[in-house]
Amino acid sequence: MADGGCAAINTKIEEGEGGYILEDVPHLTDYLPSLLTYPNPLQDNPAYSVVKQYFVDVDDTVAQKIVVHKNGDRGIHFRRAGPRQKVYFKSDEVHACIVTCGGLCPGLNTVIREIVCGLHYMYGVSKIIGIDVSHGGYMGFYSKNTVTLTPKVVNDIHKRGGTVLGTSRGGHDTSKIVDSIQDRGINQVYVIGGDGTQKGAAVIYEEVRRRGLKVSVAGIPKTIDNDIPVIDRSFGFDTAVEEAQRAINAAHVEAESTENGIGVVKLMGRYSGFIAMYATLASRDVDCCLIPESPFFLEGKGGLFQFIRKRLKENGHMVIVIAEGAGQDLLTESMQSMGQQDASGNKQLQDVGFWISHRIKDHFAKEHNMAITLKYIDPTYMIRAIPGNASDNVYCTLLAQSAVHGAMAGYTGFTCGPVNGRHSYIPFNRITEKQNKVVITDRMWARLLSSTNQPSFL
Ligand SMILES: Nc1ncnc2c1ncn2[C@@H]1O[C@H](COP(=O)(O)OP(=O)(O)OP(=O)(O)O)[C@@H](O)[C@H]1O
Ligand SMILES: O=P(O)(O)OC[C@H]1O[C@](O)(CO)[C@@H](O)[C@@H]1O
Ligand SMILES: [Mg+2]
Repeated sequence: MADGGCAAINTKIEEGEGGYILEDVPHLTDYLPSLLTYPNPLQDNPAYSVVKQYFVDVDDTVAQKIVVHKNGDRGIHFRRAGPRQKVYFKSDEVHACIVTCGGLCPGLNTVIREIVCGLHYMYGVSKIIGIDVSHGGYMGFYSKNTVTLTPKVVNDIHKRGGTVLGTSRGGHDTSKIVDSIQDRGINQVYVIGGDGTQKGAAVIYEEVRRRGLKVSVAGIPKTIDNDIPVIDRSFGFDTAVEEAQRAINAAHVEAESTENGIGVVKLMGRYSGFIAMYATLASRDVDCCLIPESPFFLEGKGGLFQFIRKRLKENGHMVIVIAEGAGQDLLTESMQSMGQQDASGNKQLQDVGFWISHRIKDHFAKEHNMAITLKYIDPTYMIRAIPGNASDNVYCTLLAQSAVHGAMAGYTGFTCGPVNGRHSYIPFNRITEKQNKVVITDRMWARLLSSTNQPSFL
């Protein structure tokens, strides 16, 4: 598993005027100092010849803090993503592989497609393989088959949900994976996955460096949960929030069509409640949004049951959106806690949607002066097993091209992603050090509370 060692190898700090700090990413020449460089083939590419300043300046960096004070420190910056004047791989030298890990996410196939097309059309690379379909994910590295990826093969995969390469959880065996990379002569590894996957990519990078291999390891952050820090948001999140509207709308129609109707919708979000929060804000038909970051309770003064009674009296119906990771502490009190984990070590959740629906029905069944009608909708996998929407598809294209430009320029040990809208290369340790969570003392959560008028349960 990734450990402090990752941070040690990964840390390249440069300081400048006014409290400027560059958290740089590793480069192949950090441990292979005499690598040759080649002119970037993009300079002869007609599509890009029109662009005046196409190559990113080597000193371009992106500020993590954009709300600043006149005399305040400039703070942390990351290396800006994009094509460099010089590359460290000749086109026919590149042997790239792509692997997808963890849960499905809208736009996964778009990232695959755009890595293949970017390598092929921008850099003239023709040797690209996908890590094994039958054993997707990290396990695929040490199974036998791989799939050859060409622009023709991937042409329309962005219109399909899921991943054409398959995915998996668990099975990360660093030395077996790097053996496979070495044996196959792979020298660029594109790892598409969430927080767990990026931890896996970090230890692969460390082992590659330890062996002194000329292999660029590039991470592309992926998860519908948006639980990855530093980047503005994870791809697929926008599509998931948009798709969740259908379930919330159905719950609202069911609820408003009967007296004391309650619609309950459970959305994904194992540790972070971003999908539930943004879907609630987008819908405006939700009366209560429950997320893992904001504890709540059912009984007594200020509890959920009291709020439901009040809302039904005022409005005759209501909608509750609950993230699947919310209320798990309450379940473990009342149900046999499974306490199990999935193959990657993520906690296995109990079905909080079913539990809370049962508890609400049970509570009001005993209250003879208020009969309710509750409909429970669980769209869980429907919001992620779909293609990316237009916005996510464009975002996936930029992510994929950032990764390709970075690897070709010899950067390694990085996750690419937008920081304040500018694509950057972020050291693995900054991505893996914590999970992005909803901050319930932030103004965005206050906006939610004021839109639902739910109790803060604090
Ligand atoms: N600390 C770690 N070190 C090495 N490999 C890891 C680590 N954590 C997770 N992995 C591997 O990364 C892969 C994906 O991890 P996981 O199943 O947690 O999904 P994820 O990447 O977090 O994506 P999502 O959150 O969208 O499901 C798995 O194969 C898992 O074994
Ligand atoms: O794909 P699995 O193993 O069913 O896990 C589902 C989990 O994956 C995610 O979709 C992404 O981490 C979570 O929102 C959800 O809890
Ligand atoms: Mg994860």
